[in-house]
Amino acid sequence: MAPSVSLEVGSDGVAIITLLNPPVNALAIPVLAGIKEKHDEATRRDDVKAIVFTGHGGKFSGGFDINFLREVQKTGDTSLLGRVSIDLMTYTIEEGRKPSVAAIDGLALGGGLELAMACNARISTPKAQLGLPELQLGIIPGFGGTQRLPRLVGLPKAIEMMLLSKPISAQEGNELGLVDALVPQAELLAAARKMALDIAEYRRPWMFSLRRTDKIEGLAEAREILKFARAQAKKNAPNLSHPQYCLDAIEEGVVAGGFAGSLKEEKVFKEAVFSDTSKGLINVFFAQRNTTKVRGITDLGLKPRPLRKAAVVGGGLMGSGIATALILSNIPVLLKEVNAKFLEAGMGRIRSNLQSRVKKGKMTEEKLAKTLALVKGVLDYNEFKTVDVVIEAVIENVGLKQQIFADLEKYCSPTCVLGTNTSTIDLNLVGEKTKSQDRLIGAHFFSPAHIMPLLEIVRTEKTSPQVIVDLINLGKIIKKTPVVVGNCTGFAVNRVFFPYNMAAPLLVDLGVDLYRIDAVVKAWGMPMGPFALADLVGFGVAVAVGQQHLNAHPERSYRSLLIPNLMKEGRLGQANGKGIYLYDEKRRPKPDSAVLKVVQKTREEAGIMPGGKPIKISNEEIVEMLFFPVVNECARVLEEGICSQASDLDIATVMGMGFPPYRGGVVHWADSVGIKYIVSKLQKWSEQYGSFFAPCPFLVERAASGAKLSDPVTPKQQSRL
Ligand SMILES: C[C@H](O)CC(=O)SCCNC(=O)CCNC(=O)[C@H](O)C(C)(C)COP(=O)(O)OP(=O)(O)OC[C@H]1O[C@@H](n2cnc3c(N)ncnc32)[C@H](O)[C@@H]1OP(=O)(O)O
Repeated sequence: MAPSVSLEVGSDGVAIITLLNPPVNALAIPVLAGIKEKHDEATRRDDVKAIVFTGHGGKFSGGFDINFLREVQKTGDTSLLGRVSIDLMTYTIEEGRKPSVAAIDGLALGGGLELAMACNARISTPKAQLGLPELQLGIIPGFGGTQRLPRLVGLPKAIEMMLLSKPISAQEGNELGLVDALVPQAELLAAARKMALDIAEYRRPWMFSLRRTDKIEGLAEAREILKFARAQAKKNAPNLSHPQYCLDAIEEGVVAGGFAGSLKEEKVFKEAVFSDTSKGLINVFFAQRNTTKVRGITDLGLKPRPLRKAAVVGGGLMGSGIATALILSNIPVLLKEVNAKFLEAGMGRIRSNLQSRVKKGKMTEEKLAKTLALVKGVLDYNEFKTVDVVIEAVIENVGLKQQIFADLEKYCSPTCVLGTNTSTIDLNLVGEKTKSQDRLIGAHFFSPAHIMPLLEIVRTEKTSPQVIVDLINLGKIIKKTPVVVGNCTGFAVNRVFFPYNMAAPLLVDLGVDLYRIDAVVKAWGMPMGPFALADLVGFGVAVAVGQQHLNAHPERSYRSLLIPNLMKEGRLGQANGKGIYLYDEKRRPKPDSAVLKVVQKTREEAGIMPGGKPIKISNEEIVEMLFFPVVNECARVLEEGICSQASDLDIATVMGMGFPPYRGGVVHWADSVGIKYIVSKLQKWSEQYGSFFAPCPFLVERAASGAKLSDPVTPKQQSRL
């Protein structure tokens, strides 16, 4: 359906202007042009007294068209953005000769809410969501939102809504004065018509949000509020400038008035659109929505089969987390354990997962009881015939897993999806003792499974498209982002993460301080450094996972003795309070001089410092030496078809390894840094420090041809699948 705007004039003299651009009535350029054209027509016509704006299909508008923003970013041409805020929102609509009312159902986000705020009144259904989430895209509101929202709800609430990109309910909007009235959906248009006529005929005040001052705090108080907000934004997002720019625009409006503020906003908005931050965040926005579009799978017209009941085998940390995620989405679960003691422990973990939600005010005790009642503990497979999907989450033992899947094949229905949460073992090995390999699929959750947003779905050559579609659907139901990947050691996330975990101790062996590495990486935007992460994961797991990669790819692995040497000293990570850091009872980390002695010994054993002296390296180069090997592995993953689209790797790295979303994911970031540059650095380091850094032929080829890493891989270029 092509984007359009319609005008319908009733016998009461009210013109209804309807936005139509499914699925969210985004304000694409033709829609904005249509609004202007229809508004002009309504203004001209003598039979129109007042105007009502509404959206087609139960949604007002999801805001400015983000597809268009991305196109504009590619051209670099600011003029494409026009002067919507001043010309359309202010001069045409707010200051128009005929009053306008926004009739809001469903979403009014970003430019959608800004259009509503430019109207002279707003009326909404109770289910509407109102928000200015532009900052999540690395931009600031650009259609007057930084000026009108504070004038309608006061500075503190407006700043909170913008900085957190968090929408509010219609109910709250009504209490705050953002919405003038709430009415049931069936009465929305009739009530909006009446409100518009009341304004036109002076039975109701004709309000101009941009001119209001009654809700804005006095100058001194406003400055204090803004100062506090600036400090909070700096603390929460030290690498981001756009929250500060948003506050600049708000401040200008407070000091110099709404119109001056709008001019400042327009300037800042246009600059922000072209920032790397916005390019990265918009890439993540689309990449996240693309993960469920899998070529050759989701385009076959298959419908997901009903998911009425699930089973989880193993009630350990992962199994109980997976069961928690399922029951939180109202899916009944059978939790299977081998004995009563383990079962009780598993059920206890699920309860405590739910209790922590109660403590945070996210769940009532009553809801906890209802949710917990959805899980039933069992010690055998007798009831498994009733489930639509099983997820096995026992320890990483091939024999045990093979036995479990052989049993599942006997007890489950022949259509049941057989999922395994293995993070390392080849799926073909797991399914070796079953005949149902078309139903076998990896459902790799990240710990804690009920919180982490990613679900890595691993398919083999034999997994049927229907089973993949079913698991994508399960991911959506439990509100995870599903990424479909191929079968290999480490799948996609752990596979591209392993060079990072090997590069960090390699740098230490070259003489770089390990606490410095952590600090540099954290300042660059990772949630924590590689060594703090090793402490969190635990040294036992870190060594076991590292070994898998060493076995699979010895030619490009670096075998560091740092962690084994620390283990010899009785250090295990956070688990025993002694890892690379020392931890107090509140788990606060402190560097430890005893670790430096182990580092010294490890360096001597490694003997790779050039001329026996520590290398001199800038912070920038530390980041490059850690992440360029990741880019290299991403290239292999793409060439092999483990990920069928580069954007999946961006999501996998952002959601699975904590790569900063405002850098857009590893592949997007690599393209912004430049593949040629990355290859030249990898070549230099491989000559200096060995084959760990050697760029793969696919990456070298892309650099030579001037292609981007994110460009599609042709079947000819693909070496597998
Ligand atoms: C000048 C202005 O100040 C600038 C702006 O207005 S910038 C835009 C501000 N608005 C936003 O940030 C809202 C972004 N959208 C969202 O948060 C969510 O999509 C939503 C809450 C609207 C709907 O969520 P949900 O129902 O889960 O559906 P979701 O899958 O996200 O979106 C449905 C489709 O609409 C598209 N879409 C959503 N908002 C869009 C927008 N503003 N522009 C273009 N497309 C949009 C999505 O890309 C998706 O497309 P697809 O089906 O082809 O993948």
